[in-house]
Amino acid sequence: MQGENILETRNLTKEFKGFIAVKDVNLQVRRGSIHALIGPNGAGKTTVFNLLTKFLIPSGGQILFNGNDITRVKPADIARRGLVRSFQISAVFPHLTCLENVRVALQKRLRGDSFDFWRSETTLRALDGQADDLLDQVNLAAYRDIPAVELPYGRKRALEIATTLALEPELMLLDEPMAGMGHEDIDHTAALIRKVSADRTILMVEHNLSVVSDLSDKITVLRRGEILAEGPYAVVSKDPQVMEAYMGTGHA
Ligand SMILES: Nc1ncnc2c1ncn2[C@@H]1O[C@H](COP(=O)(O)OP(=O)(O)OP(=O)(O)O)[C@@H](O)[C@H]1O
Repeated sequence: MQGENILETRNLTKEFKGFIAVKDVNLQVRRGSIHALIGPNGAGKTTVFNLLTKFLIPSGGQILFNGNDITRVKPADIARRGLVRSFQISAVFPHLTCLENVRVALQKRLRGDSFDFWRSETTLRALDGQADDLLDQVNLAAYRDIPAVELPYGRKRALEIATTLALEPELMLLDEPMAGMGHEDIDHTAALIRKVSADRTILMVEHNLSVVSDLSDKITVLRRGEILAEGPYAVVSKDPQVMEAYMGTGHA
């Protein structure tokens, strides 16, 4: 039976040479929700993401995904289990077209971690239908044959989301999806995140609090590596400790 929480951390801790960047973090991410991880600069958000995806080895604590302890699972196995992090723009190959980028991601899912560029044209063509569906989902059908490098900024982010969706994530980790975007791109990307959240769980680190308030079912606020507050936006935004943590950060 699948539990209510798709992801849990228990006393997750990361120490860098005596400096504790993440301390006893107990996260509970509810299946099907949009969950935001926020906090002032240096709060430990990126470190938590790096721990969840095994970029970093925890100094202590446990990570449970779908009830299974994945604390010692190798990074390459994490995506196969359904936990996929959407990287920032660099994950997209600039000189491949949108279709080719999504096709590479589909190949990655089918063939494991080894990118295998030397498949026959026939094998690759067989993935075109699926790739087109994914491009359609993120409203990139019209950009299908355009190299990624030529896409406007917001569309690149949509392509990145399509390549993540190709891996069929059950839990999608989004790393500052609105970083560097103007208003219009933010609106489109927020709508896209809401759309793709329909049949999966999303955990995102995001500095734009208006987006966070708009999209999130639950928010966890980190400060100096520890959970300061948790709950829906209406609750955490009124928390005096949260207000204090954000004072003077420009994100208030
Ligand atoms: N590899 C490392 N070695 C030493 N200290 C590190 C390392 N990675 C992160 N830290 C420290 O851990 C703390 C948390 O950093 P982290 O990047 O996780 O914060 P963040 O909440 O993501 O911040 P931001 O919003 O600025 O991205 C910071 O003080 C940072 O300097």
